[in-house]
Amino acid sequence: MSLAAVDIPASDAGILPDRDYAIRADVSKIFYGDFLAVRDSRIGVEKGKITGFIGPSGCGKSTVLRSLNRMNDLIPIFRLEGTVDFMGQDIYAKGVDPVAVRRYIGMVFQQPNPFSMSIYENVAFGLRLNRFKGDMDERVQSALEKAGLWKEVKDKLKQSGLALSGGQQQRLCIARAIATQPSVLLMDEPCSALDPIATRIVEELMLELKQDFSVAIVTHNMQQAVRVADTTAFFSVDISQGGRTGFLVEVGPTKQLFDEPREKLTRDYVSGQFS
Ligand SMILES: Nc1ncnc2c1ncn2[C@@H]1O[C@H](COP(=O)(O)OP(=O)(O)OP(=O)(O)O)[C@@H](O)[C@H]1O
Repeated sequence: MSLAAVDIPASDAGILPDRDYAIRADVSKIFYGDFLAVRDSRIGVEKGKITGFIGPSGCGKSTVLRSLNRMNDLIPIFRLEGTVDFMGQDIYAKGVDPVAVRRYIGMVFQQPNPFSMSIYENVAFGLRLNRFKGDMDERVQSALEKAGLWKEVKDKLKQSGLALSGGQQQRLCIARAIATQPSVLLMDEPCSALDPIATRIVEELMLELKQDFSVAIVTHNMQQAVRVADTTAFFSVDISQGGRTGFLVEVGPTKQLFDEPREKLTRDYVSGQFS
């Protein structure tokens, strides 16, 4: 698989524990204009696992997540120093097409954002964009099944996606994201706009999705990280230089990060003593 017309040499991230990663990011600095938003964050998305990003507001969780599929390129003042290695290729290398990157690394956002079109067309959207030539009906059904929505919508595929409930809309967005069969699914607080029942359904879905995809999720909710994440990364904010710069404090198996964190900053945060 190539992300560009010419093959790009593999970057040598070589920085994370010896695990099987779909993505290995070595983020030295991320700027919005002159503002240093994130520094020194080496983070991996393990294959077939869920990696959770937690930390206080403004620590850069979403910024780092969105850097993993070049979604931040849409912000003109965004600038990244570092590498994001995806299956042996640095997605920020010259010649890489960000649209191709997003075909392999899909994204689900905080607010369910179905397009103003039918349920069917929402799911088919990315496939049409990628000039999919196969059996569209079969692919749409399969994506809706994987998103746990097929039984609820199979008799109303021509109805607007906007007519669904919030939780159903989010599962529709998940179906849309997985229809193109990406390798990685990035989820930016996917449950924060949902009620507790819809949240639980989406959490159960995530646990099923990791059989087919490598997942990274930003969450404000520490209990959610405990419930779904195999590995958790804790970010904090450095105010020592007068700014507010996010950085990765530690990453580890979720149980260890919550029960026996290595760093005091993590311990204070997970025990609720962070201010
Ligand atoms: N488009 C942008 N332009 C300028 N600054 C931005 C932009 N997006 C984020 N920032 C800044 O970057 C920093 C990190 O923001 P980010 O949203 O990544 O943090 P977060 O940890 O996800 O926060 P939250 O939990 O509140 O969503 C913040 O100081 C934020 O104000």
